[in-house]
Amino acid sequence: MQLIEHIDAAAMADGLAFEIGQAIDQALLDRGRALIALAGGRTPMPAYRKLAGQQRDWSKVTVLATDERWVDAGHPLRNEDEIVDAMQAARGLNLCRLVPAKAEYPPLAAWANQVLAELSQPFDLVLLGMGGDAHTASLFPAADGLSAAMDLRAEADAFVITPNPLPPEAPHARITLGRRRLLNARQHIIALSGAVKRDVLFDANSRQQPDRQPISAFLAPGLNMTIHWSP
Ligand SMILES: O=C1O[C@H](COP(=O)(O)O)[C@@H](O)[C@H](O)[C@H]1O
Repeated sequence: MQLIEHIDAAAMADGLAFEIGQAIDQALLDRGRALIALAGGRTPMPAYRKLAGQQRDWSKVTVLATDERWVDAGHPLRNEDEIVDAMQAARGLNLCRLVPAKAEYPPLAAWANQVLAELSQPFDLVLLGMGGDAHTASLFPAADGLSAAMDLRAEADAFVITPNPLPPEAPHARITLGRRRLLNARQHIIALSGAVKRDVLFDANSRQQPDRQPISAFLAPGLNMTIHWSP
């Protein structure tokens, strides 16, 4: 695990875009296609905008969100729409959605599992974010559905998660990739900002209690992992 401390958010966006771009280009060279899973939320969006400005054949690249809120397409809290919006310049980029355009209740993971079954290869890169409560993707501590999603023997790739309590900034059920599927990648990045989140990350790393601090499931030794941080 390597921690890169950037001087500010703009430098982190540059560093992240560079590392994501390298992973994509290596995959295109080795396999002719690239499959990447990207965090939603605010932190990585400037990096996605920079990434989209890089020249490559984007039609050979498929992206999906690590997790999605159970809201209709076009809703301002939809991670996939934010990613697509940030990556507009990447003409031809393929996006696979985890939630149908009309997100009718109750939330179901069947759609996402079908999508993921058709993308059975390991990810070339998984980029994770982290919340101040140590959630990553939508693996929220104490959430309904967390233990199934964290179970490495689970057959499903995607799970319904209902954070408990619902975060006020995004009070919705979620679909998240499970721990097993998120770990199945050639390379991992965690992107986070702020002193508080850095302390949470260090704490999670030392305690290693994935049920209480789900990010720690991705801090185990042996992963090809880079952590990008900015103040
Ligand atoms: O809810 C979510 O939060 C995390 C962190 O987001 P940020 O806004 O604090 O950067 C994000 O990684 C995840 O994809 C998202 O659904």
